[in-house]
Amino acid sequence: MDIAITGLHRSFGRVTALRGVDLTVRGGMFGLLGGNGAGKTTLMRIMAGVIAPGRGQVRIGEHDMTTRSGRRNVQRRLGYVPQDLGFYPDLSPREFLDYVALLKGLDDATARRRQVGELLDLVGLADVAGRRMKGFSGGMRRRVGIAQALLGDPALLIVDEPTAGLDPQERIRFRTLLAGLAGERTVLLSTHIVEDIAQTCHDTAVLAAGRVIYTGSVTDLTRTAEGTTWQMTTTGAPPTDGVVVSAVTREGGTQYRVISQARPSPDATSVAPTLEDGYVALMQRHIPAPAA
Ligand SMILES: Nc1ncnc2c1ncn2[C@@H]1O[C@H](COP(=O)(O)OP(=O)(O)OP(=O)(O)O)[C@@H](O)[C@H]1O
Repeated sequence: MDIAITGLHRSFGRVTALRGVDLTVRGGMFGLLGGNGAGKTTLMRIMAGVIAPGRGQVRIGEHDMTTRSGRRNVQRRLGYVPQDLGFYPDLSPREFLDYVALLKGLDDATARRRQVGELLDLVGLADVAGRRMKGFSGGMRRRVGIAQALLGDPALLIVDEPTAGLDPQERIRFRTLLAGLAGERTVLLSTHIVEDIAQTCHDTAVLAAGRVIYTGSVTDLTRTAEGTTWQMTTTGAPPTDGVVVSAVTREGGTQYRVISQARPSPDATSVAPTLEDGYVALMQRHIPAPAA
């Protein structure tokens, strides 16, 4: 399901969340990156049909999201995993999924049971399918969230900050699960965690202050920091030019990784950038550093 957005604005009272967003998404797994308050959740909620767009055009497949009927049609065809999915702690995942399936109009009890069973297997919750969700970990809850979103086999899956708060192993398992779902459907993943995008997405967009400041391949975003990523070790003061991405203290001093247009010190060496470096370089270009 392709997504085409042009000139999208959205405000909440005096707060402008989106200021003229243009974005095209075509199949596969697509990452949406941005800092706190950049507008990711607002954009995702508009795409999921939860809130209406303000000004601009939003088309999902053949549906026009500026109309109520367009939003309703898309809601039936997509799976949405919001940041905070409300749970019923006294229900088991099987009961919860059965309930959501009923809400989604899966009336045939046999087909519903079969689909719920298959999804519990897919997300790795079959062993705890009958246990109350009250004691579930963050990762288990998110698996339930994905399973409920996949009921009805949607062509578009929208997932908002799925790995926030998960431990590293669970995060890796979870993003691998998401990547596996992107075969025939479009999976839109919003996150602050650059590494999750680096490991799962071919294409990405970066939002800052309600605007898309980058859209294209992950590789090209990484290249944004080519020639401006430096490494240096010093026992003295930290580098003052550019942005320090990492600082690791060792026996011979502290090793800094720095994004800077100019070589931050005579003994700094130029190194190959990662996606995180590319993201920092992009942000540096668009959002000027605060005055010292
Ligand atoms: N319902 C709302 N009422 C008022 N302001 C809102 C509402 N929803 C979002 N905003 C504001 O719009 C801006 C964008 O918020 P949004 O939640 O879309 O950003 P985000 O990129 O998802 O941030 P985060 O990563 O912190 O979740 C923020 O300034 C936020 O306070």
